[in-house]
Amino acid sequence: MDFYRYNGLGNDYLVMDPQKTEFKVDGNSAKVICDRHFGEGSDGILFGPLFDDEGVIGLKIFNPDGSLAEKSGNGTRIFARYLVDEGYVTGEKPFKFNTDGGMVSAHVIDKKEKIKMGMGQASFQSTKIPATGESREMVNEKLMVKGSELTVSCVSMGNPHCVVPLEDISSDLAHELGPLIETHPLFPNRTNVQFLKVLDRNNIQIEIWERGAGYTLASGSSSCAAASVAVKLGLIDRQVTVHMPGGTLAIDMDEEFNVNMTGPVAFVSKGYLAEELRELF
Ligand SMILES: N[C@@H](CCC[C@H](N)C(=O)O)C(=O)O
Repeated sequence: MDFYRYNGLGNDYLVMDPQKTEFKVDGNSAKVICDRHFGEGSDGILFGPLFDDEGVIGLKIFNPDGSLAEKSGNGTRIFARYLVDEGYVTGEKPFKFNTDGGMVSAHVIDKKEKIKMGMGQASFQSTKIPATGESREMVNEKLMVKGSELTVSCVSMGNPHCVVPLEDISSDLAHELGPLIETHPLFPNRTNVQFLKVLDRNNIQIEIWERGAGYTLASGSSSCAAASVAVKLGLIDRQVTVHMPGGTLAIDMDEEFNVNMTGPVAFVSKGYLAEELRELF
């Protein structure tokens, strides 16, 4: 089998397992495969499990533009389910695997409805995100975009995020400002962008522009980032439901900003890539 298609709240990924496909996915093939019109189409590729010398499971995450993502919330939840579905782990007790953005833990409570991921610690440090300029916590910074001054807060969940709290948010706004913030010179590795509206102390709403993927219906690491920023700004409690166009995720965090994310995963299909698609990479 070349791929297994899953989604988390409409954020869809192809798991490509080196044990089951002859492909070694790279940036070039990821771009061709993820193309919605000329390829199989997806918001990214989860290439794994990759085993190190100690047998620790690793995962490489590719964006549809071919770039590597250090971490993904929906991607790691999906991968956790895949590991259970294909018998790599029983899922009876919590397990861990490695991403380029650090170790994550998975607790498969119900593989369709409720997978809880320990996503690691949120950091507001500019050097970790990374962002240019002196080393600092990136909270309530001014950012000029398209002639307007935005107030943003930035956070690393292993991957970079820039959160823009606003009274009103929309998918149009995400399409308009998202790409400009993603590629702003402040962010040498580009950034994911979240437009955040606080609904009450336990509910927030976000619109997402993902680095290397564009507008998506949901993002797990974005949910963790937006909730962390809202907590840091004192706007919400440490347990919150994040509302996105694709559905909701539950986020909670401790005093040190160690963040958990809980949500569903859906299995859609599995299949093979055509010989003539392979000829394109
Ligand atoms: N959809 C993901 C985020 C995927 C990675 C992101 N595009 C990046 O480049 O960091 C999620 O659910 O977190």
